[in-house]
Amino acid sequence: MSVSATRGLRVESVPLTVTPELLNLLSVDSPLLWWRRGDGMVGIGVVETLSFSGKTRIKDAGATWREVAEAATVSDAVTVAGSGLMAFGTFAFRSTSEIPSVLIIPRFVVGQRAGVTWLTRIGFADESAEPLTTESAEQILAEHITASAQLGAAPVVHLSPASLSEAGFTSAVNKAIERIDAGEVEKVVLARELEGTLAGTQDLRVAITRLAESYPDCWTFSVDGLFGSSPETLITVHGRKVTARVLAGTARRGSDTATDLSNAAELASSHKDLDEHGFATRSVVNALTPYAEQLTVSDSPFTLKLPNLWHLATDIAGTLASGSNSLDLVFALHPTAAVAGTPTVAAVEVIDDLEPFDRGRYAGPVGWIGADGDGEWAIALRCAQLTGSTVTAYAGCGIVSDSVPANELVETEMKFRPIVDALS
Ligand SMILES: C=C(O[C@H]1C=CC=C(C(=O)O)[C@@H]1O)C(=O)O
Repeated sequence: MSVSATRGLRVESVPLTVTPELLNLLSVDSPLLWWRRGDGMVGIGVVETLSFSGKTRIKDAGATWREVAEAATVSDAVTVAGSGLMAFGTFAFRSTSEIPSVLIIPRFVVGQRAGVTWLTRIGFADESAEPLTTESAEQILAEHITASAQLGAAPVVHLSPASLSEAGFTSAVNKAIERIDAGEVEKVVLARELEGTLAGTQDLRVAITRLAESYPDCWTFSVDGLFGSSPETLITVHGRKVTARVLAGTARRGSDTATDLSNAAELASSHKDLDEHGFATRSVVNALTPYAEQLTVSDSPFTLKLPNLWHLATDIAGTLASGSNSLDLVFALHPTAAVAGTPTVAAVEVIDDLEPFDRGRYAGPVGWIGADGDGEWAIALRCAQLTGSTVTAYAGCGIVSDSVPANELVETEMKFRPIVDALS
């Protein structure tokens, strides 16, 4: 059993009268962040890191989290999504990954949502502490700001192909198309990785802030060295309200308005992209059906504009069946056809055969869970993992029968853009 469940946590959240810029509060060592459109949460310090691996990693995390939440005493004077007990989480894409999946329970959280700012303090129930007040919370915040290291140099990381060259990737795409044409799978998502080195003087916080500022409509995250800005919501659960946003199908942005709109229109009517998208949407709807009632799915995919590209998108909403929490849904959904393919098991086998590297947490779920099981989870895309001083960035593409290998390579370049720019 985790220390947090055995000893029991004492959790207090109070509103703040000040509204600090969350991105200025990132810790220099292993920053913890979940952020979109100015709202989000920054974690400061760590109470416990819960680690999971193997096939049951998401289920185990869900079970452990229930124990931690049941053993916690929570005093929440804020009651918005994310206040009270919470943990940041990131899960490996594959059960065989060398990289652990983790839930990180922070010592403090500073959060902002819909105009409310709060601070949460998490400690063990057997430690003595004065009750948290707005005044003492603002003192804690002021001390953190004073103690925070000055921003270091902006990172300049040269990222280049590691285990898979560009030619190796297009050849893998060709092989994937052969396996699709042989009837083994209908769609498979193939990725490649780029690697570089972060110098000791370079500050990851600068890169994370750039991502948040450049991609305000995406989920910008930083959890255990995994950082990025993902446009794809795997699942959000707020009370009984469940939402997901499926993305699959990509086009480049145009250099002028007319080309830009024509690229979007072409994407919206491309059979190849609509096929690719259909697999992804159906996989999410099928996985959610046992867990959610009254599922609504937008009639046809819409084009979602991001600073670096266009995507085909479908929004899904529903009502959570009782007894489930956000990690149950994450377990049911992962991996969707947007990051694995269709049918899932066969597609993952093709990925194992054709990708000569461990995806780690790329394409896995990243987000947070609260004491009541509510949470927000994205698919970790447009991201990189910092391990020691090594930065590994990832990007992939859905391959269907009429995919063109050279175009898929270009698509990965577009998808690397957020990370490449943040590290340049
Ligand atoms: C696998 C990735 O993107 C997925 C999400 C949106 C569009 C996709 C596509 O068009 O291929 C991918 O399914 C990635 O960014 O690495």
